[in-house]
Amino acid sequence: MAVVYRSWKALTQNAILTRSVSNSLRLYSQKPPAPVVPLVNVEVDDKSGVAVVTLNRPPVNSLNTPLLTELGAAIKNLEDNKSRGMILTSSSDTVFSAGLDILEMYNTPKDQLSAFWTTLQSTWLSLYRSSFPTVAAINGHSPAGGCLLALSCEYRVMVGPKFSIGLNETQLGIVAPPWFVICMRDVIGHRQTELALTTGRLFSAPEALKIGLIDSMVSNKAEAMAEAQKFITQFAKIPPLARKLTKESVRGEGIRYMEDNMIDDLQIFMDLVTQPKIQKGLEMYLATLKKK
Ligand SMILES: CCCCCCCC/C=C\C=C\CC(=O)SCCNC(=O)CCNC(=O)[C@H](O)C(C)(C)COP(=O)(O)OP(=O)(O)OC[C@H]1O[C@@H](n2cnc3c(N)ncnc32)[C@H](O)[C@@H]1OP(=O)(O)O
Repeated sequence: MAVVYRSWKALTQNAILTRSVSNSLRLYSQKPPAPVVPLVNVEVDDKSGVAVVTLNRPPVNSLNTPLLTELGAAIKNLEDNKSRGMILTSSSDTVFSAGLDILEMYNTPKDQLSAFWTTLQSTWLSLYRSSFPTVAAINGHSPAGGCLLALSCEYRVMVGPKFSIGLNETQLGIVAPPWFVICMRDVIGHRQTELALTTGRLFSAPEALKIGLIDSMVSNKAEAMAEAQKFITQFAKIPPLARKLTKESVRGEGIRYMEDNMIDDLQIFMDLVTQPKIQKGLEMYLATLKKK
């Protein structure tokens, strides 16, 4: 028995030695690890105290769980530091955000699907009810979840005329949840929301301006940033607590909807998205995106 033990021990020690030598050799031959690039960049202007939060997930800033988690953390950080305001924009020249990452909803294990949706819910709520002023500087296309992010800000400046924005869910065979609808309705009104959502219409920037989906159209990102700063500056003289409580009052329906219905909303999402018919639809939509 002792012999067996000794030889087993020798064998394992030998294996450990071999492994550590080969690991070291592998380390020498490996490239240095790629730097971790944040999916969301936050830069706070020293003078104005305004934070520029830039979505940075090439190519199209599709919203997956890690990006939504980073965005939620960034908003919490600004909240904790009593931010003067936030401008939400994109590092891409052509896409603000392509909306929810369809790969997070297609063929996804249930626990991941659930984590994805709850992260979206909580990040959305923290953006929608943030105490500081928020502006979306929409410097590219902004369909579906991208439009939701923009709608959740207090003011929208969009680079035009060639980019589009809207809630196009029905075109994909999915349904915009009630809180998406509330956001849209509060910005463009009941009638326009019904027309826009039932058809899944994407609006060009001039069309969006006409129905009030965006507040202003500019011709480049620099102009968008300047106008966003200007919007936030007007709050310098408004007492922050009065501003925050007023915003919460105006946005009360959306806030209460989410607070009271988080679990039901998750259940409805899970039931809908896991249906074979919806999965097939998402698969076909992904294929058309890839074929372009
Ligand atoms: C009654 C209550 C019911 C409640 C039920 C709740 C159910 C709700 C469920 C879901 C809600 C979802 C909302 C969404 O946000 S769904 C996402 C919708 N998004 C879109 O339709 C936009 C799709 N993308 C585009 O139209 C274009 O990509 C565009 C943004 C215009 C940019 O165009 P372009 O610059 O030409 O880039 P490409 O199209 O070539 O795309 C580059 C690569 O990125 C991939 N891609 C694009 N969009 C997405 C996406 N949203 N998710 C994942 N991947 C995406 C694309 O396939 C290309 O990939 P590759 O390079 O590999 O070919």
